[in-house]
Amino acid sequence: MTTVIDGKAVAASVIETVKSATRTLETEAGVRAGLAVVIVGEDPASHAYVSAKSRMAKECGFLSVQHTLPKETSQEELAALVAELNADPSIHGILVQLPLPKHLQSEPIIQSILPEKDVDGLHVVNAGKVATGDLDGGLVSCTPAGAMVFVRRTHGDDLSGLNAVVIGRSNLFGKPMSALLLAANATVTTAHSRTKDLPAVCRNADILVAAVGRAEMVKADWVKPGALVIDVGINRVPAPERGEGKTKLVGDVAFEECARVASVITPVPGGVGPMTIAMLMANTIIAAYRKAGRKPPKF
Ligand SMILES: NC(=O)C1=CN([C@@H]2O[C@H](COP(=O)(O)OP(=O)(O)OC[C@H]3O[C@@H](n4cnc5c(N)ncnc54)[C@H](OP(=O)(O)O)[C@@H]3O)[C@@H](O)[C@H]2O)C=CC1
Ligand SMILES: Nc1nc(=O)c2c([nH]1)NC[C@@H]1CN(c3ccc(C(=O)N[C@@H](CCC(=O)O)C(=O)O)cc3)C=[N+]21
Repeated sequence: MTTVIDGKAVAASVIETVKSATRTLETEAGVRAGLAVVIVGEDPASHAYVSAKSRMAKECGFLSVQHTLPKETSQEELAALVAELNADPSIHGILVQLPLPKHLQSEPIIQSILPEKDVDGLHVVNAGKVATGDLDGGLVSCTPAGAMVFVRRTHGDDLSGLNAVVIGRSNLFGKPMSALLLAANATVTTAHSRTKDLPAVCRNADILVAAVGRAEMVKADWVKPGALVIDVGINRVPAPERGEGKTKLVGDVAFEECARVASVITPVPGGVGPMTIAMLMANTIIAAYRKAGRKPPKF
């Protein structure tokens, strides 16, 4: 029988840990964790994610601040807001939702966030810590951190002898995911658009992670029988069966057919997505504990 991972349930258990850590920090240190989410422009999908993040931050008991800037915001205005949030002692985590509108450069903005407030784990200091195997000193990118929770629940902490294939090499996901799997002793292949014979590479994977952004690209004959398949992709596609003009979310994995071959698989929606938001809350409470000079909880 194939196990379909319930990402919402796993995320809920992470959120429970965050909530209780938030209460402890407030009663014992008088500190309320604070998260600032910045969004520029009107992209509806980005607004949906951002409101979900802000809502969850409130539910965790955080001070939750959302900054919605018009799409014509200048680089200088955005940089000034980040500088203000860096200096604000009530804010422990800063997230700038990506992608930014085309006229803005995201890299200088991300690198201007204080590493200790970079709850997205995108600052070079945090990315560098993950790359050098210092997993407890910095902040780990939320989506790979969430995907690793599923990996640990399936295989434990030590992936010795297991082959892992990550499709995608973005700084937000693919690179840190590969680094985390490597740190856990897996033998890791990072595949991308220039990879030769991707299906054959994937068939070698005991752990297959897809983060491409192409609807249902991974087919059943790419999956090694018994593999753990983690689907990170979020693709909105037409769903005429639900009515005219309707859409639905699908991942990068052709779920039904791959579920017949895999032993454990994550669905979309309800898999990695809810974990991303939960790990953002986890990173925020970790940042707040460190700022207060306390040992943060483990996730
Ligand atoms: N569930 C969640 O919480 C999150 C979901 N996502 C989703 O994950 C997906 C990936 O996100 P992200 O990493 O930011 O995306 P990027 O677009 O930055 O990266 C996509 C990667 O896929 C590779 N790729 C593209 N086409 C192919 C192909 N035909 N064969 C093999 N590899 C290919 C690219 O290769 P190359 O480098 O050569 O161009 C690139 O490395 C998206 O659907 C995104 O929405 C992302 C973050 C969080
Ligand atoms: N700076 C930055 N950090 C990010 O982490 C970041 C980002 N920018 N830009 C966009 C991507 C995408 N992303 C998702 C988060 C949650 C869901 C999520 O909760 N998905 C639900 C479904 C939501 C729905 O129904 O629309 C699910 O998969 O079950 C999806 C995608 C974070 N990203």
